[in-house]
Amino acid sequence: MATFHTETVQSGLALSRLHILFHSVALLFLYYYRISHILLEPSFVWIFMTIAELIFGELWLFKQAFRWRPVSRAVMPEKLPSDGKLPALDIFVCTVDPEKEPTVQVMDTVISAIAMDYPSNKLAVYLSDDGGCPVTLYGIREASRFAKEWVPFCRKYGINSRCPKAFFSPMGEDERELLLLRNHEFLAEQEQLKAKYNIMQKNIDEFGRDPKNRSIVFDRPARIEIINEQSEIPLVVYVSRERRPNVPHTYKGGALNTLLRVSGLFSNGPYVLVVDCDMYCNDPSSAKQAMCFFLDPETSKDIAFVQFPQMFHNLSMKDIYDSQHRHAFTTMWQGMDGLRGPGLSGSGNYLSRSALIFPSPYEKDGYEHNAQNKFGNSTMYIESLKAIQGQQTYKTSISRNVILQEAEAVASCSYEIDTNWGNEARFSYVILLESTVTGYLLHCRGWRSTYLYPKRPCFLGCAPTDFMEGMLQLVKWSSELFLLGISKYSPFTYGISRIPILHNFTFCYFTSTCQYIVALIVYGIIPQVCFLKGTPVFPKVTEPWFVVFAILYVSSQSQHLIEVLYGGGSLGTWWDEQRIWIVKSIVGGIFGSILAIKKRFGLNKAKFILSNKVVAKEKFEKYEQGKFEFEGAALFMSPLVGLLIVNILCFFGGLWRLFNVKDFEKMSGQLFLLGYLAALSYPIFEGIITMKSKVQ
Ligand SMILES: O=c1ccn([C@@H]2O[C@H](COP(=O)(O)OP(=O)(O)O[C@H]3O[C@H](CO)[C@@H](O)[C@H](O)[C@H]3O)[C@@H](O)[C@H]2O)c(=O)[nH]1
Ligand SMILES: [Mn+2]
Repeated sequence: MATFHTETVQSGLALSRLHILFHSVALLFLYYYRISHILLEPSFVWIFMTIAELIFGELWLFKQAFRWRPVSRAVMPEKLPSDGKLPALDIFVCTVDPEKEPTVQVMDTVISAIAMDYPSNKLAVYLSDDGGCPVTLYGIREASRFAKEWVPFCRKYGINSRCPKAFFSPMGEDERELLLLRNHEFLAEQEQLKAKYNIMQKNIDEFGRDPKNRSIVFDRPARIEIINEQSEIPLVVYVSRERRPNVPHTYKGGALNTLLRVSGLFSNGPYVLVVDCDMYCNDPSSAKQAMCFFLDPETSKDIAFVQFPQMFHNLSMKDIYDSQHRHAFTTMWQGMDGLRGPGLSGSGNYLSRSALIFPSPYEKDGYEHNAQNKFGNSTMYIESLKAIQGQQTYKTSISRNVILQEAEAVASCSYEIDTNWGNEARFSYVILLESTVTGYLLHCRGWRSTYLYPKRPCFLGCAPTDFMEGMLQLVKWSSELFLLGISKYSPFTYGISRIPILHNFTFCYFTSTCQYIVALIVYGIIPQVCFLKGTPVFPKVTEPWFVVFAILYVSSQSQHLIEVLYGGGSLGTWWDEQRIWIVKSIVGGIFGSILAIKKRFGLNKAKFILSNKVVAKEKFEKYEQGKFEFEGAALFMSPLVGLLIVNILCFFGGLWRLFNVKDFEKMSGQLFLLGYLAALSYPIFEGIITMKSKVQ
């Protein structure tokens, strides 16, 4: 039994496994029907339909791994050892571009990290500035100054919303009012802090007004600065690694690896929290919650990371684009958690430094041999690894200036050349989704992970609420996952011998989602054209075989419906998710695989598309109303529009034919499919029409 946490296997397990069996049998019937038909009278239409259904079946099968043993977890931080006995923790925040990531917003994240409920002398906050922008350095100085007053204030009143922006916004109103009732001095203090916060924001904005201060410097030396080292608040360090036009930049993975080394020299906390610059800490107790796994005698040995869900503060009730990724952060991650643990999502994850450093949970001395080849030539950094391994306590008697100098050396862009950094080790650069691949490779090396989904979201970020931004992010993800699938680390070849089969299925699923596009194009064209021509592609409604198709449709739809309702969603969510799933599978599938193939053949340079965290007001309003807004996304929409037109034309043309010929029996399967798609895509149609009228 674990001491600090509990695991609950979700109810209805037997039922859902029975359903898996039932659905599989139905699938086998369908394949039997198709293949025996093809053998009797071969036709292209049937061959294509069969291929599509095989793909749907394959991906469905992989997906069942997520349903095999979903668990949810609870923690008991009150049982943890006293503050004095807690291990040190380093927090990494990454940012690049003040244009897309407003500095004030980044500083909210930094302040919320500094204000984490954790002993100050055990906490260090590192901000990586990949843009090398003066405004970011200026911003963190201001933020650290403000934090010196903000942190004591939060501690005094036991405030939960420690991101100042959130606290002073309507979101923090309940908490403010409660505190007001309890304390007389609170009001005055709060007003004072609010004024100081406003001044901080104003200063940063003013400083950033000069374009010179907020533009990215592409050619620059490393710059590391200790922003705060007084003990009332945690250590705060600004890190801008060296960047040269002719040396690969390695993006966020590179930034994290640099932080790993730099922080190793300064604070060397055995645990590390990574947050994106827009993902502020919404619950100061998340660190202690995570420690419940790392410090538990039973689970401490092989847990590499504790993942919290990525949740967002800027979603509307309807969330038509499913920007929250509901399915991923509820069903999928909890399903993986019951196997060997969720994937790494890149933000809101606590990692164990030793998992990143050592080859496996059972082989913790990998650094001793060939240390320089593996870790680069900084002996000071290699020394720091001994502390992680528990061989000796790390000496901090070296003078600050010497450490600073060494830190700049390990933050140089040539440091990793001819070393292990970024391959399978530390944060990996195998694909641009450093988080996904790093988590996957950790699992390949035998580490576990764990997922915690508490009631109060621990981290809140900014999701793309603009269709175009969402699609850019989607294409980035699909193309990179596709590349992982065909790389030497593919779950089909590499993972299969290293990860237990069911868990590996989940990774197979992630890297195969581009395949949906083939199935969707077939299902979006063939039944339609055949409907127009009067050729049936499904069995007659009176034939027993029709039941097989009907069962499969109802079975998968009700599986989805139950999942949505179970997670507190509504019928509307269920309906809307089907639409956006098709849209995303088509856009992600086509543009993701094209981009992946181009990258694979070197036609397209690998480039990290940074998500924009500022949304135009007008677009946001439309999103809030639950209306599709395709502005700027004409290219991404084109295949979808094509399929939509085919569907509509064939639907009405076919109906005309149907009423004349009256062969309902033969055509009812297709009639249903086309009608369903037409109803589902109606809001998209609306979006396209309003987009057109604006252009004119
Ligand atoms: O060269 C770069 C590019 C990005 N970033 C930072 O990386 C984070 C994530 O970038 P973003 O554009 O917001 O990516 P998203 O697609 O929104 O993020 C998801 O996908 C990424 C790729 O896997 C993960 O890194 C993120 O944690 C995850 O939230 C941000 O803080 C950026 O500032 C850098 O530090 N250096
Ligand atoms: Mn993001």
